[in-house]
Amino acid sequence: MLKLTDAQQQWLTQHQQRQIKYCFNANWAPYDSLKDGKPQGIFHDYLGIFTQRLGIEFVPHITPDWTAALAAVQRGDCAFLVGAVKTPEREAFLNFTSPYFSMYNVLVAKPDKPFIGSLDSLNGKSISGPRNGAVMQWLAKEHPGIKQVNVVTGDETLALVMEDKAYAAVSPLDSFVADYKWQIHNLKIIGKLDYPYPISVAVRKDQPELFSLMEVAVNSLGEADHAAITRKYQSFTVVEEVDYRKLAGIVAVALALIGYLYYSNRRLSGEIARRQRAEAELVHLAHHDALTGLPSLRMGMAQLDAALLRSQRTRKLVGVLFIDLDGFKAVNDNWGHQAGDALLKQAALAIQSSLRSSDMAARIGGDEFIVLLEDADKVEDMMVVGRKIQQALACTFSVGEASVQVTASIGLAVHPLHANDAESLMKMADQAMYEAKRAGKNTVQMANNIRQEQAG
Ligand SMILES: Nc1nc2c(ncn2[C@@H]2O[C@H](COP(=O)(O)OP(=O)(O)OP(=O)(O)O)[C@@H](O)[C@H]2O)c(=O)[nH]1
Repeated sequence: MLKLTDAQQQWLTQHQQRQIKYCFNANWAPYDSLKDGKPQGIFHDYLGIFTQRLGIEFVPHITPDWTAALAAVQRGDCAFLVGAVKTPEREAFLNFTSPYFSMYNVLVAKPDKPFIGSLDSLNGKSISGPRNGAVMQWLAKEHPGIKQVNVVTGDETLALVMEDKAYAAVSPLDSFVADYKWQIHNLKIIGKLDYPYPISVAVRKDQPELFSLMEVAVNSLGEADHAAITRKYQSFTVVEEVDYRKLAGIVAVALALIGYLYYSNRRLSGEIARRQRAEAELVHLAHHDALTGLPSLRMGMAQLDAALLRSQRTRKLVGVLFIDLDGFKAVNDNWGHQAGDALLKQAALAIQSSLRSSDMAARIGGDEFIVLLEDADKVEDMMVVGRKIQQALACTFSVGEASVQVTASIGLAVHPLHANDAESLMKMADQAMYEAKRAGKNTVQMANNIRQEQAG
């Protein structure tokens, strides 16, 4: 129950039967959008919570874009906006509740564009983004050297980048992840905007009672409310390594819990915590190798991208060790696939035990692993890690009844010596690993000192 003052309670009682309008931007997925003519999205889900807690019926006044939504609330076509950022201009006619949601904006461009360390490197270039968007106003103020092409919808922003009429586009991270179209066109994230984008409910100044109730409703939001909405819109892809039987088991358990919740709200909070754990396990499975528990190739590549982005700022080396076991096939052939699996698990542990906490190992398939090194000052230090892993793997492993021995061939490629982007760096490390195999296996080989881009 919400704690309300007598005045708020009285206002609520008077307005409970009336319909209060909010202005809704139909083209801002995943925050606001229409499905079969009905509002949906992250902000709409928050409004659902406010509706339930306040007991007021809110009706959408649908507008085609953000500029129109802003103009409509200013005109008085509606009483409030569910999600808006506080700016001095808007404060002339709107009151803003405490922020309840943070949006992160990224810059998105064609794949041939380099990652940027500082926004200053975009001076003189054109960036497309939402007209009347608070983020564009911030950009104009903080980075006046960047040219702006302001458009109305996310689709138009995308089209400008695709047609080379803008160098990059500003996009909320959630939209980039949710919007399939970005991926069709193979755009990539080249940087982020360090602009805190705190979202509040914005209520017209002539509705002070409604504003004070919205503030109470916003303050009533708890961890579980945010987590339920974030989870609903969190996008992840199930990778090949997922153990489907386990996955089906988890889904069945989650469904059973949902049924239980339906019939027993007395133990509501305990059940929500259990569901969260099941969901977290699903997300974990999607990003990790089911056999060894190590991060998957997909996760490894994402971490490598992030490390390369960081290194633009820190100027530190980023190394990739590409590890392939020698003679692994013979273990499968002589002792069976299960013995092979047991060996892979122990090999993963041996690799991990050779690393510092800042390094990351991933299994990328079969008997191949990569290790990401970010904390070394010299290439020689990375070679030392490679040799340490080589030694850790060159021991006798017990797999079931058998004792087996393998060795490892390891390739090392280092940014910025050998390549600048994640894919080329992986390719160089892979090639170096093959060199190690050719040289007789059980050795660590550094990539040739020729950059991948130049080598073609
Ligand atoms: N047990 C098990 N085997 C796998 C798995 N994934 C791939 N393999 C097998 O691993 C073997 C890898 O082949 P290779 O790397 O060519 O074998 P290798 O004997 O290590 O050869 P070199 O690398 O040239 O030394 C293949 O026989 C695959 O069938 C797995 O998850 N479990």
